[in-house]
Amino acid sequence: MLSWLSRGSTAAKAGEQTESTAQAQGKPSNAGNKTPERTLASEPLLSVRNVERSFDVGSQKIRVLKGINLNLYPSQLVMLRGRSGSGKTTLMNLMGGLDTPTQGEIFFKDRPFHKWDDDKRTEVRRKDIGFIFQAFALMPLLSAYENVELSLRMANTPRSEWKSRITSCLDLVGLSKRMHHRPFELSGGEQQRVAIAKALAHKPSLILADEPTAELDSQMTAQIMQVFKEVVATENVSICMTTHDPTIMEVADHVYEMVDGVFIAK
Ligand SMILES: Nc1ncnc2c1ncn2[C@@H]1O[C@H](COP(=O)(O)OP(=O)(O)OP(=O)(O)O)[C@@H](O)[C@H]1O
Repeated sequence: MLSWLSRGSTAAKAGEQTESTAQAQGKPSNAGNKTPERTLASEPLLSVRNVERSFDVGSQKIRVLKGINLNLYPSQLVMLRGRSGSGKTTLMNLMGGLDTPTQGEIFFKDRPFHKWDDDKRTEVRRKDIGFIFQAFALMPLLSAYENVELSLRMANTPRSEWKSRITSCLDLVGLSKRMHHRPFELSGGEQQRVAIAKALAHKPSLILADEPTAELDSQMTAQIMQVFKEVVATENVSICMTTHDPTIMEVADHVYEMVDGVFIAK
């Protein structure tokens, strides 16, 4: 398991990095890493720079994020770990363009989310980001197949591509035999696998998963983490997930430990 301080890092230019600065930025290391095909020169998919987020509550200002720096690279599985209230969901909302920072910059594929209005961010979200939630968020009356189809409709994927894409996504998560089941006919782990297929179907570059294993027992959690590993290895997508669970950390390429709105070294 790797976990380290990334505070104060800024996105350095490709090709100008040492191994240690790369590590400090959450960049895949070539030394003993799990994906040796990655190079140190790859550009970040998502770059969070000196980000702060405060909320006004009554007459008070609550500082939730206090200077976050994070680089997420293509085909990485990254975890945000921290106690309840430390700011993980607030950060994920910013990374997914659901919210904007009070200060700092967020670039997704070089697009400045911190400057863009909600319409522009929504457009990017629909096409290039997938979301997975703790409580699965499936439509209860639709089958697994139809739930996955929904995300292709939302992304305006041509109808002619639907069938093969839905089938291959459900196959990837091990549910080809359950594709006509509705959520209530599936276990919690199976429902979450449908949610993964749904998040993946429109071929996003980034999947954000907020506590995707929180409702699952240890066996189902292990299955989900195995699916995440496969997805990252085969689908050209990065996954950033939040978790409280210390038992799944070794699966991650990088773990950020968050305490009270900052990343700390562990
Ligand atoms: N819209 C908001 N208005 C005011 N305070 C907020 C808002 N959103 C989040 N907060 C506060 O920010 C802090 C961090 O919340 P956040 O949900 O990001 O934590 P978390 O680490 O994801 O927690 P958990 O693990 O319980 O989901 C909390 O104290 C929360 O009350």
